Amino acid sequence: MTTLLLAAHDGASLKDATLKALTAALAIGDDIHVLVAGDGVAGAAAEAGRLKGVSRVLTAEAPALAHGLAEPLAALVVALAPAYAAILAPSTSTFKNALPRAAALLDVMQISDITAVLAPDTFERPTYAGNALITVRSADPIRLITVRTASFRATPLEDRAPAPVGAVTAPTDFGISAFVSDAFSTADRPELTSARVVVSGGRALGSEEQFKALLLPLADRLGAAIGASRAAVDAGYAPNDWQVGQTGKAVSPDLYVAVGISGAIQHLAGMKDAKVIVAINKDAEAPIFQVADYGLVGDLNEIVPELTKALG
Ligand SMILES: Cc1cc2nc3c(=O)[nH]c(=O)nc-3n(C[C@H](O)[C@H](O)[C@H](O)COP(=O)(O)OP(=O)(O)OC[C@H]3O[C@@H](n4cnc5c(N)ncnc54)[C@H](O)[C@@H]3O)c2cc1C
Repeated sequence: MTTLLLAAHDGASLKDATLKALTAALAIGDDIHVLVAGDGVAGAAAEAGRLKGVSRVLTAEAPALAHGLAEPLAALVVALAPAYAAILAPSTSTFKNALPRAAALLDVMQISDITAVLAPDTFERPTYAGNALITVRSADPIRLITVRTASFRATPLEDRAPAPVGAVTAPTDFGISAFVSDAFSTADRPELTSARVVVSGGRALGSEEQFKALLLPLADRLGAAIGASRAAVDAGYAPNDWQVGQTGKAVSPDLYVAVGISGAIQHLAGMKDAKVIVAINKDAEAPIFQVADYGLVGDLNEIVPELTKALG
């Protein structure tokens, strides 16, 4: 039976998260419809038609869908659900908000944050803050799934005749939630969740000034995004949207440099899938060294400037 993939997009084009969730959808079945919901989605819908395995693109356009409000998006998913055995979406904040509501309305279970597809009805997902993996088999008639995109490679757009695009009826505005405003942080740096290199700082940086003074030059040399532990964020050394971990962002860069971070399981939950992990910590027993490929035991106030200098 056909799978429905919910697209993350900015109206003009698809987000990388969609191409990664597609890889999970293809592991379930090779007949895929894509739903592009929003207000002004022609560009993203045209791209969706060139995704591998996609036989149909559905567009739903309405002002109520413009900002991913959970109530109209969930209602849309519920209306479309009977035609599908599985509905997948990347684990973005929008879909993590909308899909469990749709699951509740359909009286099926929500399967969150899958990291592997073992069979069309069987999935692997992390639990206990990423400290264990569980295998979930669903007997529900419709499976609602969010995909941890850090665990899947992107399936690129194909150079092919695009799949047909057709509009579906958008839900009415329920009037129970309304978009007020959003604010984007602007930075010259790569975006944290898709960066190839991430330099992260912990509580040991000691102050916002020191965090910036030590980590920004190192990140500049490496072309890296900057991350932080929750302790560093809570202490005000780094902004909230830099937090990596269970209650922050999940990252899987080629290189992750952890500076003055102890390696609590809640932090590891967000970065242990990095290909190469470098840890700088003065405590040789710090748990971060259990996942590190390279460990530097010493004072970060000496090591980081030396490393930055050596990188020229
Ligand atoms: C429900 C829940 C959710 C959570 N979610 C997250 C999350 O998403 N992300 C997250 O990061 N945490 C999260 N936490 C918090 C987590 O448990 C840890 O408290 C936090 O990660 C610790 O941050 P840290 O490693 O920066 O600080 P610390 O644990 O205090 O570690 C500081 C490290 O710096 C080292 N150090 C000190 N001075 C120096 C120096 N001069 N040079 C080199 N090394 C030095 C120390 O040896 C130590 O290992 C969560 C906790 C809970 C309960």
